[in-house]
Amino acid sequence: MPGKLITFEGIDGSGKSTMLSLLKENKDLKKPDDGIVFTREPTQNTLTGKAVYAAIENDVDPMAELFLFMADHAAHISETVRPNLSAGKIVISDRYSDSRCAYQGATLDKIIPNALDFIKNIHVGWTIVPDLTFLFDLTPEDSVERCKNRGEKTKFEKIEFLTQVRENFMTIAKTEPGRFVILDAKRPAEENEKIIVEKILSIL
Ligand SMILES: Nc1ncnc2c1ncn2[C@@H]1O[C@H](COP(=O)(O)OP(=O)(O)O)[C@@H](O)[C@H]1O
Ligand SMILES: Cc1cn([C@H]2C[C@H](O)[C@@H](COP(=O)(O)OP(=O)(O)O)O2)c(=O)[nH]c1=O
Repeated sequence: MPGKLITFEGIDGSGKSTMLSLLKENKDLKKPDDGIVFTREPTQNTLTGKAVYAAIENDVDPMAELFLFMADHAAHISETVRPNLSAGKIVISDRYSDSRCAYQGATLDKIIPNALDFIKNIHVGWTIVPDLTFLFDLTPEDSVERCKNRGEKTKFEKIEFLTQVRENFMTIAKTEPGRFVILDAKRPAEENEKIIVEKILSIL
């Protein structure tokens, strides 16, 4: 693929959206024909994205929920990720496959054996693996504290659940150290921004 795919991952409230807003304004990344496309999962205002949000606002069977997220991922790849990478663009996604492995790896834990590996495996052969992934690491306690001030809550914003999700993210990062940059999400956003911009420029 001629372009580059960069993903941002981490538990709720770890600062991904804040960082992406900073990056959109970052002068060093704003060269005239860089062609950066910002996107996200779950996708917004799409049939599959709406199905995902309906599922996470309700009690849906966890396996059914996984496959709704998978359907949204497939649509995201075919409609946004692949066409832009083929056109040589840099695609930056707020959440991507690792969120599925980490979150649904936790919702499906004790329901199916080796949930995290199962989810990883159902991506193989058709997904597009990111060139680079920034993982914002935050304690679940800090996450819940930060999310307190946000309007809508998801069923995922609970300390015990987020502890497992955080562990899953770390497990995935350890198996692919070349792809991951782990950031301390408690540091000032501007400090992390510097690290991120340097790293992105180094792979272009
Ligand atoms: N580096 C940081 N230090 C302290 N607070 C932060 C930092 N980054 C983001 N926040 C705050 O934490 C909250 C959640 O951030 P947000 O970017 O929405 O997280 P996410 O997109 O990962 O869910 C917001 O109130 C935001 O202002
Ligand atoms: C992409 C994805 C998100 N999620 C979860 C993470 C969030 O709690 C929720 C909604 O995602 P999002 O709207 O990105 O929430 P936030 O802005 O708090 O990061 O869906 C999964 O469980 N699996 C997935 O594959």
